[in-house]
Amino acid sequence: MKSFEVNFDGLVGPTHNYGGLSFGNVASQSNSQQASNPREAARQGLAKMKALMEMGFQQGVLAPQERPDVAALRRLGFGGTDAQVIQRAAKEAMPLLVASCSASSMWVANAATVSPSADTADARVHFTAANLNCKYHRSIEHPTTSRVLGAMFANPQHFAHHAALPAVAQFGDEGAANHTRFCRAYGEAGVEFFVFGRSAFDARYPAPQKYPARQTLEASQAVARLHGLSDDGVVYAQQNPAVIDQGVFHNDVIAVGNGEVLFYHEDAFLDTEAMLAELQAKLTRCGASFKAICVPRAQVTVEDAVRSYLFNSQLLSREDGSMLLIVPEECRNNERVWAYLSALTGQGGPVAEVKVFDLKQSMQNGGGPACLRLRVALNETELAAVNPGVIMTAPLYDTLTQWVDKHYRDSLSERDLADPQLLLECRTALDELTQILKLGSVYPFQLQP
Ligand SMILES: NCCC[C@H](NC(=O)CCC(=O)O)C(=O)O
Repeated sequence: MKSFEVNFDGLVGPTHNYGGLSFGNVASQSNSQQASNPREAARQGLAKMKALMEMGFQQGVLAPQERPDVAALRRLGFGGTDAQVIQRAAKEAMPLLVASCSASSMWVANAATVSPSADTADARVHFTAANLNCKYHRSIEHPTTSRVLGAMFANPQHFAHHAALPAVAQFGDEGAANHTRFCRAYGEAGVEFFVFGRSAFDARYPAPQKYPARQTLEASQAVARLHGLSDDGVVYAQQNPAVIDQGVFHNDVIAVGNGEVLFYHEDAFLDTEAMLAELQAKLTRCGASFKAICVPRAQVTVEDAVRSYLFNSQLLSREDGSMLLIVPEECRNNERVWAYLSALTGQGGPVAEVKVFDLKQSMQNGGGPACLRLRVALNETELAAVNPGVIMTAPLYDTLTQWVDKHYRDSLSERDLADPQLLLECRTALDELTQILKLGSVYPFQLQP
């Protein structure tokens, strides 16, 4: 049976803004307080989806969330009408209003961890929504994420959904951004590679000193258990704490993998040799080979990687077996990174071509091409069971572009977030979106009696 990797991209929400909310994420911190352009952000994301679709890749779309999250503000004690909740929060606790307005659900690589049916004990595709417990503004995403994923992958014969892990730092889980799957073909059993930043219960593992390690070993292990993965089908690796302290807040800022290839920076991991040997051995057992492409620090520094998002790229398999790397514009603007990439494609290795996309609006909050997509490997039967409303087509692209142009503002700064009109705009837009994508009722405002 044919199998595919389907990239579901997060559609940027109408409240996209630069809140400076993510300590440890250099771009988020340094662009704080700048005015954003939600319309342009959404259009940049849609342009990438359309381009991939036109190149023949399977492409889907994942809906944004209701923001400001008035229900979250009510849980923090702000009362009255929706408008009063927002105005009180703006007056008494602006950082909480900003957090409740974040469009951070666009980075769907953090929405969930997904294991394809070829790897799981019950031969279903498993999803665990990420608790994103390290940052308040992201910790409020998972209930809606679960409803949206449930509406996209509804058939219980093929899809199993797990609730987010317990909402404590010891089980901090950031989803697919710290998870990579290697395989010979998407429909065959592969090896799932979980990268963690620290251990919550075992003091022998080192931890970063300056910035938080968002993913714990224990969270990754829990996800592997929930998904019914075999020991032979899993490899755990620790991120180098020194790179977390340089702004590598997720592993997908310093490594990307696909098929039989791992593309990574020399400083990305601890115990790299042992980890590579384990991946090699386990992949051999599945009948796959393994190729590691190490980018030496002498050519590209960790700082270059963090600034350019070289590794936050999409490594895609083409029909002819070669691979395409989708990188953000920032890679072309960095001399060392661009020189490396130019040489890489000329070497006759697996990466045959590099394509550049302008994703500046998302990049300024630390989200590159890889952050914007959730990969789901599906066979033909499973793909046919996905809600067809979320599969990208030329008409859907046109409809979504018109929808964005109709509902989104082209400038948003902090004081705009206090405008209760923004909530109404957002709800009107999302109500229409759930009809376009055929999701049913998934947002808090649609669920209220
Ligand atoms: N995978 C990329 C995630 C980027 C995301 N940025 C943010 O939430 C920034 C939001 C702000 O600062 O407005 C994060 O750090 O989790």
